[in-house]
Amino acid sequence: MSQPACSHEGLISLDQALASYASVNILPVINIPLINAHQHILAEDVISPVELPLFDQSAVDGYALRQADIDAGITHFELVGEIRAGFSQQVELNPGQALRIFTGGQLPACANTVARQEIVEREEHHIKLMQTIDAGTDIRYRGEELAKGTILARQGQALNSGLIAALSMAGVQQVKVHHQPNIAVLITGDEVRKERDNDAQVFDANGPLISSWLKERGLSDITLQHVPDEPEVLKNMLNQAFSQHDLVITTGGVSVGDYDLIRPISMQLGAQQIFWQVAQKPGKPLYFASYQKAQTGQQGYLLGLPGNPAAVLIGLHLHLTTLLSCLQHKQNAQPQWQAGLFTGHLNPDSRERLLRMHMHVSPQGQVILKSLDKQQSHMLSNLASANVLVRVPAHQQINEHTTLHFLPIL
Ligand SMILES: Nc1nc2c(c(=O)[nH]1)N[C@H]1C(S)=C(S)[C@@H](COP(=O)(O)OP(=O)(O)OC[C@H]3O[C@@H](n4cnc5c(N)ncnc54)[C@H](O)[C@@H]3O)O[C@H]1N2
Ligand code: MOO
Repeated sequence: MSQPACSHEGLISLDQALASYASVNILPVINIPLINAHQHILAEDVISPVELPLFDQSAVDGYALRQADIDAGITHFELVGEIRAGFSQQVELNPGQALRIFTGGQLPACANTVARQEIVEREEHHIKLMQTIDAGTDIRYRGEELAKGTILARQGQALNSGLIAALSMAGVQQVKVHHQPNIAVLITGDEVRKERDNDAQVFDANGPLISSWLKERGLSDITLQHVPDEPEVLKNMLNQAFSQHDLVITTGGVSVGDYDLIRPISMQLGAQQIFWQVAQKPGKPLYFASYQKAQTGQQGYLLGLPGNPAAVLIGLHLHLTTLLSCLQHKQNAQPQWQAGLFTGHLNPDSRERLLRMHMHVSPQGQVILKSLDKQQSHMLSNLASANVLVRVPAHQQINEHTTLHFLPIL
């Protein structure tokens, strides 16, 4: 979706910032057991090694019969055996004979229809068919869902639980996926504390926000540390983070204050700025840079998020999501905006805004976006009601029923 060019000198637009993540180096491909691949991104199409279903089988608990007997008017059958799911057996049926069969049981070649037990009266070793059935009733045929060689999943898809089940059902045991980045999170700010010991300190929001956000997305190779605003300490910790990690995320210290040290120190350590300052609200001072990992010489990336917690929230849902998608070559890596009708009024602002709102679908099927209070970048209390981030173009008066674009934030 294109947006008007940004009027803030030196700032890049949100769309330009998001587009720039497409130039990152894609992480290596690894071959891992399917069961460990939850939320990894597939590096190649997955082809089914088998046809599904694997064999002709009964869809119900009932009786396997020969259609020729039914066509000949036979209604009483002698039971000559039993077929349970998971047991393969060679059997033959003579005219007037039937087999007890259970759901998922392999249909023998001699039978070609199944009577579910609800339409049968049973007496010891005999059954009486109470209604006629067609050939092929309640049978799941071999290969009816898919042929061997069918594409089960595409390169760039994320392996969610459903897809893992679909691949597992076709006997896929190993998959080629992109390595997930190992991530160092550095929470800066002398004032940020778990326990406050003076009244100028704040409780940490960004550490818990980032660590739980990453966990929700299946990223587990994470280290999180708090860093004081002391140049030498920050330099050491950033240097260590750069040496071992594919991705370093920092919060705070990227604005223009005397203690905003992330940019200058990262550059002293050899990082190359890709951009700094985005025409978005909140989160304007966002910083993106690349560095060489000392251990391997590979490229790593630094996402410097502004300290205000709402700026971090936007940084995660828009910037980090897009960056992670690009690093792992995910399909549709750019945000997939959806449209809804805004209720309320918003005055123009010089920066493009990302507002937390509540989205619901009306009984008439309209997607309705309702504005929430407490939108400033140091406030998070409206997250109990917000389920979307809505982008509001700069310099525009937004009136009732304006169409706006949003992303879910759940
Ligand atoms: N003269 C200017 N000042 C500021 C500008 C500017 O353009 N000119 N930009 C403002 C904007 S916009 C933002 S956003 C902030 C971002 O600044 P920093 O990234 O340097 O962040 P800090 O100053 O370190 O912190 C900002 C704010 O957030 C609180 N904070 C920080 N970390 C946490 C945490 N882990 N949990 C909870 N709260 C946290 C911190 O105490 C500050 O109140 O700069 C503006 N200033
Ligand atoms: O960009 Mo800041 O987050 O507006 O306060």
